[in-house]
Amino acid sequence: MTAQILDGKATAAAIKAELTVRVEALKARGITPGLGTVLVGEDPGSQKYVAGKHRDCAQVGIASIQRELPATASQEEIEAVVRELNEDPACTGYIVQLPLPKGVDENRILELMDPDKDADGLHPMNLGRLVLNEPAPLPCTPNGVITLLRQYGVEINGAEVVVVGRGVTIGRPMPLLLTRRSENATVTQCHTGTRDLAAHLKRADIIVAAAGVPHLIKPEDVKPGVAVLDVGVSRDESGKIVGDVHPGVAEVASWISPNPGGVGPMTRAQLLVNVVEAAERAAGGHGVG
Ligand SMILES: Nc1nc(=O)c2c([nH]1)NC[C@@H]1CN(c3ccc(C(=O)N[C@@H](CCC(=O)O)C(=O)O)cc3)C=[N+]21
Repeated sequence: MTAQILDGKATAAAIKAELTVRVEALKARGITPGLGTVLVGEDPGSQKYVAGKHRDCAQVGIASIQRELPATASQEEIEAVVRELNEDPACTGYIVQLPLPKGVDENRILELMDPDKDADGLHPMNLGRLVLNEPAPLPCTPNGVITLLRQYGVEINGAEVVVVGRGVTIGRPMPLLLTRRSENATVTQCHTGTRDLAAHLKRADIIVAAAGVPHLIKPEDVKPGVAVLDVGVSRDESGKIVGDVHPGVAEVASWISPNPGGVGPMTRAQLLVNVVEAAERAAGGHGVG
């Protein structure tokens, strides 16, 4: 028996179809949501992701505002673009593509963003709101993981979840989402300092693998029936994506997210959700808030 595929591509397409309707409703009220992206440098991976985000925007009717800076851009030059987007009424939400070049203070850039325009949910104010259980734009990848599990009816309530990784975009916020009362999971966070990763993995009902270590999660480490979400993005010599999950895990697990085609498209869909919700909030509420 092989695991059921958690199809992020199909789920993202359904979310985008629903957003298209909401964007039309906003436009009927004279508001066009606009997503800004700030891309610094020429990393081909980052260029590809940002291009994908703008393609998604075009599909659902969201306007695109693209700002590109050379890898040599100074802290001040990047901050000037952030200030400009904060002021631009056409930009209802934006992201600064991470990572920024070495030498740039990433946290200072994030703090400078208008939290009401934070489409990534990574502004310290919004991460703080998440800790305090206040409404806020949610970090896109963790929220995409939750949405994908819900779509396929994977039981989160009471589940033992192991999150592998402690990065700012996934590992750190993921347990905060999973332990909300609406999710009610019990979470163990593993990282490079974890003494016996396999022992933790073996107990998990759900594994969120966001370490960035190719094929870290092996078939013999997981419990039969587990749901495994592969968030890791490494690349082989030919540029092909290699996830954190060994392909053999699909023979033991009950659910598995493919990579590509799993969490990546969900991340992009949740970004659009944040943009539309911010525009709806700015428009004076539309059942969201
Ligand atoms: N401020 C910021 N926000 C981010 O959300 C952000 C970021 N910085 N920096 C980099 C990571 C990475 N990321 C991905 C988004 C979509 C796919 C995606 O759609 N991947 C496709 C395949 C793409 C391919 O084939 O290369 C898939 O999984 O099917 C992947 C990776 C967002 N990130």
